[in-house]
Amino acid sequence: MYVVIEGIDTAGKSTQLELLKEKLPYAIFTKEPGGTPLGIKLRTMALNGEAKSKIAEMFLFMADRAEHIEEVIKKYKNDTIISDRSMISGIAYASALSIDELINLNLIATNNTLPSHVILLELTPNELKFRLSQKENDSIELRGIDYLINIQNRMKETIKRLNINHIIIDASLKIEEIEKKIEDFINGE
Ligand SMILES: Nc1ncnc2c1ncn2[C@@H]1O[C@H](COP(=O)(O)OP(=O)(O)O)[C@@H](O)[C@H]1O
Ligand SMILES: Cc1cn([C@H]2C[C@H](O)[C@@H](COP(=O)(O)OP(=O)(O)O)O2)c(=O)[nH]c1=O
Repeated sequence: MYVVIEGIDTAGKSTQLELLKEKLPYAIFTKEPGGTPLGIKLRTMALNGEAKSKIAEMFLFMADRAEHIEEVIKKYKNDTIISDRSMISGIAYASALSIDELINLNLIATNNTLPSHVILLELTPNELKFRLSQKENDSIELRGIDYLINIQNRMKETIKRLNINHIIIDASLKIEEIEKKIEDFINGE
């Protein structure tokens, strides 16, 4: 089972992952970017905003993804893998290209490996604004509310086009309510 938790910055992914770690101690927890030794270096480059070219930035994330698929997802394919982000973020954040072009590129990076379960935590613009105001923001988060809401729409569109098994959860629900929905989804209920 290859489960991914998706959502724009501050949607609540880390919060839910911490709860899942307690509940599923046998599962493999991983993330993009930065789930492998090479990925840790690529993550620093990508998040520091070192690339001037948007396309170069996209390829940094895509190199991270290719390594992650090979070194983590395929290696542990018989286990329960739970990943913080996936190609869905890759496609949604790389907004310089069309979703169709990005799907093709990402299927090369992932060797056609798709998640079996996608959990998308969805924020309203107001809740996003509040949560961003509560933290120190990195170079991507500094791009603002409209930018991130557009990315969230692209995430929903990408999930639709890839036709993957998914659940969209209102990220403003109580932490425990979200936790229960995720648990039921993973258990196939
Ligand atoms: N369901 C929720 N309701 C209210 N606040 C939440 C909820 N889930 C997470 N938060 C808060 O929102 C902020 C961002 O959450 P986090 O889990 O770090 O998001 P992400 O990993 O998606 O960036 C944190 O301050 C966290 O405590
Ligand atoms: C996977 C991926 C993430 N991103 C962005 C989304 C996030 O802003 C950032 C990854 O950060 P993340 O690890 O989710 O953030 P944090 O450490 O702040 O919780 O990179 C892309 O732009 N493209 C991608 O392909």
